[in-house]
Amino acid sequence: MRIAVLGAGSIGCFVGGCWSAKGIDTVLIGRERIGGDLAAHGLSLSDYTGWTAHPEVEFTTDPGALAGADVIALTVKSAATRDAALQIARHGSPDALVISFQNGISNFDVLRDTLGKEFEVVRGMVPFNVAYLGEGRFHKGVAGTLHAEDHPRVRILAARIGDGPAAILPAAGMTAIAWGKLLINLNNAVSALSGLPLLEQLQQRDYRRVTAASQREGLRLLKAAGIRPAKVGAVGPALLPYVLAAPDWLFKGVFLKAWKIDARARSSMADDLAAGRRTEVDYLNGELVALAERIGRDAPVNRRIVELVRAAEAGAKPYDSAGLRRAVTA
Ligand SMILES: NC(=O)C1=CN([C@@H]2O[C@H](COP(=O)(O)OP(=O)(O)OC[C@H]3O[C@@H](n4cnc5c(N)ncnc54)[C@H](OP(=O)(O)O)[C@@H]3O)[C@@H](O)[C@H]2O)C=CC1
Ligand SMILES: CC(C)(CO)C(=O)C(=O)O
Repeated sequence: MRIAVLGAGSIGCFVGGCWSAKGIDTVLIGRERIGGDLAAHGLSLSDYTGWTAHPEVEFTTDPGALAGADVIALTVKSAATRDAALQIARHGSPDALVISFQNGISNFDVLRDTLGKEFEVVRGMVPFNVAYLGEGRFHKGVAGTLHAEDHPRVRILAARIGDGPAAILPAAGMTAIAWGKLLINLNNAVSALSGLPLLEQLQQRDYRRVTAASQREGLRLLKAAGIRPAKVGAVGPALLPYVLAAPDWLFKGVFLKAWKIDARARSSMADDLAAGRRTEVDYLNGELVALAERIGRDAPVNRRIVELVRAAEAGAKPYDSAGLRRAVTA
């Protein structure tokens, strides 16, 4: 089985590197910048348990390498989905199974609609954070197992990968899982607006209260729209806002310990802001704003958060926790 990872950034290099380390024929397709780092330093992988690996990887900037892949793992940011799908349509084999490991909901529709009926496309889900530490070093800073729609080829791939930091769990009901993951990803904007690593941000209750408010609004909208998000991780969707808004002694003493988030983990949106890139906020909080519009409701908390992230993309400074709470809930 040959795997092509399209979008060799934080997630793509980590999972593709882990699969190469397992002896699976994997090619990473990405940009010159990462290719240069890998050529100069090689690929170094690590995780929160102290696990490390230095696999040899095949890297290219040529989308022509999609040809001949049996599985194409899509790991570009949401806004890059359409262009990536056009490359898959042009170079990929229609026999290939395309798995989107992206966050978000409607980006998957863009992928499926652009590829049309000729390609089989399924959802995947990444529950953990990968930080790029520079010089070819990628670090998984949060516990969790990749999920992908239960499909015969996903099962074969999952069996070939076996265990390890990029193991895949074949799962039914991936759309519900994607909505459950979106509720968790509502913290991405808060983490990005805080300018702090994930652990430091989550240690401050006012930041968590903002996330909880956006989750509460999200849960109300999903219920009104008849969408049932699945449980992703240890806490079910309905309990998420209660857990996030819990007092520090409870949150830090129980939940933060169980989640195994290390000091190097950052949300992918914080990475985008730090690098001066456009974020995925339209595909996360913005997804709820769009849903509210479709069902004739409003989403004031998430709409405000989208505005603040837009301002941050344009250069606005990070917020302290009380300041962000005021800015969102005022
Ligand atoms: N990072 C994380 O910890 C997590 C990320 N995710 C999700 O995974 C997805 C990927 O995120 P992440 O890995 O952080 O993103 P990155 O930006 O780190 O990686 C994507 C890479 O793909 C490159 N790229 C974009 N389009 C193409 C293309 N057509 N051909 C080749 N390369 C391309 C990008 O280059 P350029 O920027 O120059 O376009 C970038 O280097 C997102 O949807 C994210 O939400 C989910 C869970 C955790
Ligand atoms: C794992 C998590 C939730 C970390 O914030 C994430 O999905 C991301 O960074 O995009």
